[in-house]
Amino acid sequence: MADTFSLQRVLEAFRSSMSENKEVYIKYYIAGWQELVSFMNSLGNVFSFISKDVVNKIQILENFLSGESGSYYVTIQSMVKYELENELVDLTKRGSHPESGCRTLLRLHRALRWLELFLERLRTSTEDGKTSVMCSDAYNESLAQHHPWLIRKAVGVAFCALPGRDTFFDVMNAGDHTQVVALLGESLPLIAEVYQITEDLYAKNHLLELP
Ligand SMILES: CCCCCCCC/C=C\CCCCCCCC(=O)N[C@@H](COP(=O)(O)O)[C@H](O)/C=C/CCCCCCCCCCCCC
Repeated sequence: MADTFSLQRVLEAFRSSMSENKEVYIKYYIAGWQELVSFMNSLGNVFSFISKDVVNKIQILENFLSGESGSYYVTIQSMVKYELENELVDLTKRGSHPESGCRTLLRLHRALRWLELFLERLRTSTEDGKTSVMCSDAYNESLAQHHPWLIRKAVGVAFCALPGRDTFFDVMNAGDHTQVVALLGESLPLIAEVYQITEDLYAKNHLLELP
C-alpha cells in the first residue's frame, strides 16, 4: 500500500473486485478498504478507534483468505456458500463462530453504504458544504442504526474533527476540484454496484442481521 491516499486506487480496487459474472473478489474488496484506512489514518488520533476496527476486520478476512480454506474465500459468493454449508456462521446469537467471514464482511458492507452516501454528498456539494454535516447525515442514514448509543456519540465527536471540503478534495490526489468531482462520478456507480450485489446476496441468504 502506498503512503499517500489516492481516490483512483480506491476506484481501481473496487473495479477489480467485480468479476465478469458479477462475483466480488474479497482480495480487492479488502484492498479498497486498506486504501480508505490510509486516508483515515492521516486524519489524526481522534479517528484511530474507527480505523482500528476496520483494520481488525480486514485482518480477519485476510486470515481466512490465506488460511487452509482460502480457496473458499476468493469471492463473497463462495465464502457465503462455504460458511453456510459448513455451519460456520452464528445466525441468531454469537456462539462458536463469533468472527465468521460472513458477519465480518457484513460490518464492512454496511460501512460501504455510508461511504457511498457520503461521497455522493461530497460530489454534489457546494463550496460552503460542511464535511461534518455530510458525514453525519450519511452516517445517520446507514451505519448509525447498527451502532449502540456510546459508539454513535463517539462517532459524533470524531465528525467534529473532520477537515473541510477543500482538504478532502486535495487529499484525494485526483487533480483539481472538477477532476475530483468527475472521478467521484466514475467511482460511485462502481461502489454502488458492489454494495448492491453484496446486499442482494446477503438478503437472499437471510444474512443481513448477523449478530
Ligand atoms: C477522501 C476520501 C473519501 C473518504 C474516505 C473515508 C475513509 C473512511 C474509512 C473508513 C470508514 C469507516 C468504516 C467504519 C467501519 C465500521 C464497522 C462497524 O460498524 N463496526 C462496529 C461493529 O463491529 P462489531 O462490534 O459488531 O464487530 C464497531 O462496533 C465499530 C467501531 C467503531 C465505530 C465505527 C464508526 C464508523 C463511522 C463512519 C464514519 C467514519 C468517518 C471517517 C472520516 C472520513
